[in-house]
Amino acid sequence: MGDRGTGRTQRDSKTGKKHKRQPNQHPNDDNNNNNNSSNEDPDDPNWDLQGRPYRVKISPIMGRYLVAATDVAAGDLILREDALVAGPCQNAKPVCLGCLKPFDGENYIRCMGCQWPMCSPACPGLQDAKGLTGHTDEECAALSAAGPSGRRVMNLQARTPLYNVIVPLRILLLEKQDPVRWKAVQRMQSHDEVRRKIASVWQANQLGVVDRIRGEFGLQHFSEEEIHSVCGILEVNAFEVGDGLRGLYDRAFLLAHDCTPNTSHADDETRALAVRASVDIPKGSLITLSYAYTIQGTLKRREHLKESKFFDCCCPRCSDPTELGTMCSALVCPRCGRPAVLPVDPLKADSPWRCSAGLADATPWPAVKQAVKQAALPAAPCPGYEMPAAQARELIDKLTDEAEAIDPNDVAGLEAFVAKYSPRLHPNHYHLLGAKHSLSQVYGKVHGYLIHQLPDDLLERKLNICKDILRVFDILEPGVSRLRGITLYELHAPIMILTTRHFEARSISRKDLRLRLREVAACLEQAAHILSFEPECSSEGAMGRAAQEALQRVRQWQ
Ligand SMILES: C[S@@+](CC[C@H](N)C(=O)[O-])C[C@H]1O[C@@H](n2cnc3c(N)ncnc32)[C@H](O)[C@@H]1O
Repeated sequence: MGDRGTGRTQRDSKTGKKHKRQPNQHPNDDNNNNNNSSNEDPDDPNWDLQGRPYRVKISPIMGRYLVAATDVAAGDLILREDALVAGPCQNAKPVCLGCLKPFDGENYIRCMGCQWPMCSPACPGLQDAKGLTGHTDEECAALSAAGPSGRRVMNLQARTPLYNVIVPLRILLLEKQDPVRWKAVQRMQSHDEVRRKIASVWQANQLGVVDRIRGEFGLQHFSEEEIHSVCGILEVNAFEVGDGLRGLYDRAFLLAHDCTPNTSHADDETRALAVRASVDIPKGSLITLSYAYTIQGTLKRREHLKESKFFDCCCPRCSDPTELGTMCSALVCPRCGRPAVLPVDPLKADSPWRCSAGLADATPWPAVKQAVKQAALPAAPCPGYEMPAAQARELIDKLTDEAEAIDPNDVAGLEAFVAKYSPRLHPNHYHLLGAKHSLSQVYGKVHGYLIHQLPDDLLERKLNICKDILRVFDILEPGVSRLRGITLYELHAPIMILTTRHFEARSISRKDLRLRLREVAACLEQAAHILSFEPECSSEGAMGRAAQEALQRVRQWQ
């Protein structure tokens, strides 16, 4: 968020003069002025903002975005809303078009009209297509206009592009079914002009959605243009929800992106979405979420944002080669052996990478200066090492392919990856973080590594991994974030078991026991608090309850 970027200046493109950023101003928030409302969205009357903790503003770069209308505290609910429309993601496994749940074995029926598979005749999404996220009569008619198209869905366990049409069709049908929702969806950006020029994107939609709706289903009254636009609206604005689903939301789509977001969000079984502040958000500051995976390096995040959201991210994290001091893209220098090879200009994909000894003096970000100092990179400059952008990209792509090929439950495979690349990457490199993140969860959970069977050295390993990754998550997804909640829960278990074992073996004193139980309680307390915001029905919600119960037990022992 902008509060990391204070003090930077930026050239005004019209006057050529330099102006100082307002405190809490985002680098892309060109128009922001915390004290006036001149850049408030003229579309505002469409949104009832009375009593809401946010305002809608507008800037030439970001379009509309939300700012805090008041000081918002970490954990506070910013908005909660039902989906305007929801359905399967691209290339999803078949789901029931009524309740959107995957099929369980052979238990299914076919809709009498369109023949698409459904979970049962009593499916609530068939009886009452409330929220238009279920299978309505209009949808059934559209899917059977040129014959019952659902017959093509044969294997209920295999991913299929057939479901790619469902959400676009649901949106198109809104125009007649529910003009209010239709208007709400039409307020969203589709970036048609940009997308049209990207042949792969346009062509995939043409074949997978447009031709199917107009050709196979015979729904010629929907023009090619409007179907492409709906595809764009989905690509730019949809949230991934549930298990392999996507949904559009009337307000949440307005949240601007930041690679270190200040909110987290969760959806429940009804696909209602809740957005909460993950850290304190001062009045006037941008309210943000991340459209990209936060445990990814700048090169890949920016690439994803450009290719799927069609903008160049210039957030404080992207602008800083050290990624806020985390060094999570840094490579080991083959000349001086220090993990300090970073892109010279991370905002340019063709920037060379250079060994950054002495970077602490060069970086404009005070927080980064401090973090780099804490990382204690020796002051002596590297004799000089530079890597062309293409070589850095090649290495990152190779790492990505290797990391993606590992089964996230394969302890040996993950450890082999960490051992192979630790000599070449900074310990916080995002590929090592990703592998360690998986290890933090599978140690204690998978066959052969169940928590009470783990020997002390593997419990220590789990403990150290959790602490290592938490230090980075504290910077990249601070506060009330799911990533931190889960990791804190994972951390309590090895500390607890090691403490019990050591106390029983009389290798620690009562005083040490008390200290360690205090550490366990602190982890559980934070985990229970963070995960209490997760929906009850989710695995994270269950983990939150388990943390609360474990906390009570630890308090009794204390
Ligand atoms: C989900 S929409 C957000 C609402 C959008 N601003 C609007 O007015 O409809 C995503 C789009 O907003 C813009 N956007 C969001 N965050 C941005 C950022 N940090 N920098 C630049 N553009 C951003 C991009 O155009 C992106 O494709």
